[in-house]
Amino acid sequence: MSDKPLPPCSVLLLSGGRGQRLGGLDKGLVEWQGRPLIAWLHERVRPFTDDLIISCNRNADRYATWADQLVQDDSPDYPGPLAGIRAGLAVARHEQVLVLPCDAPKVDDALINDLLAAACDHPVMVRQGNFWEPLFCVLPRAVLPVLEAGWQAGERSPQRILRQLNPVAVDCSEGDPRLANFNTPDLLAHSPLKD
Ligand SMILES: Nc1nc2c(ncn2[C@@H]2O[C@H](COP(=O)(O)OP(=O)(O)OP(=O)(O)O)[C@@H](O)[C@H]2O)c(=O)[nH]1
Repeated sequence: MSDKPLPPCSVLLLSGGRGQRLGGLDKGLVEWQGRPLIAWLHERVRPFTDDLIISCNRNADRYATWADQLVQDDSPDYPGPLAGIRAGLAVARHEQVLVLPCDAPKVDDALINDLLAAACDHPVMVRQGNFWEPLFCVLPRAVLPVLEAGWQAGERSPQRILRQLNPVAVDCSEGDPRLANFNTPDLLAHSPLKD
């Protein structure tokens, strides 16, 4: 971990998914270890930001407890995470925006530090081996016009569009438990608090 002061940042938690693997439940509100997933993420990122944005698709009133700002998809048809990223960047109060999925409660301070310490005028993204993880990233707000142009042209993949912007990698080992997504009933029921 570097001693360099971290830049002020907004944090965008993506919680607007369809939750098909959970039988259609609103994933951020599903409990793991006795608390909603979004509550775990809130606790993790709160010390890093005074601008916590949650991107949701339904149940906005329930998410309000954990957010400084809420953004809702402009369509109820689950347009995908890139929709949430666009909406979040558009309201972010800081130049750098840490983006995380709502179902990764094992993200830790060290990983957040590494991502924010690398913040620059390119996206910073976690990479596992050759695989980039577009939903664990720090985005400068200035990439919004590129995302908008891509969206208007029909692009829906955050990974494809962010890869075009010469991202900086934060390398993690394959299977790094901090990146685990708890997106099935089995994982939620059987993943322990400590690995
Ligand atoms: N705002 C927004 N976020 C989304 C949308 N779809 C997925 N996400 C978020 O993107 C992240 C990755 O989503 P996935 O796990 O691929 O999809 P999911 O809909 O949550 O779950 P499955 O339906 O089981 O695949 C999660 O944090 C989701 O909440 C969407 O349509 N809008």
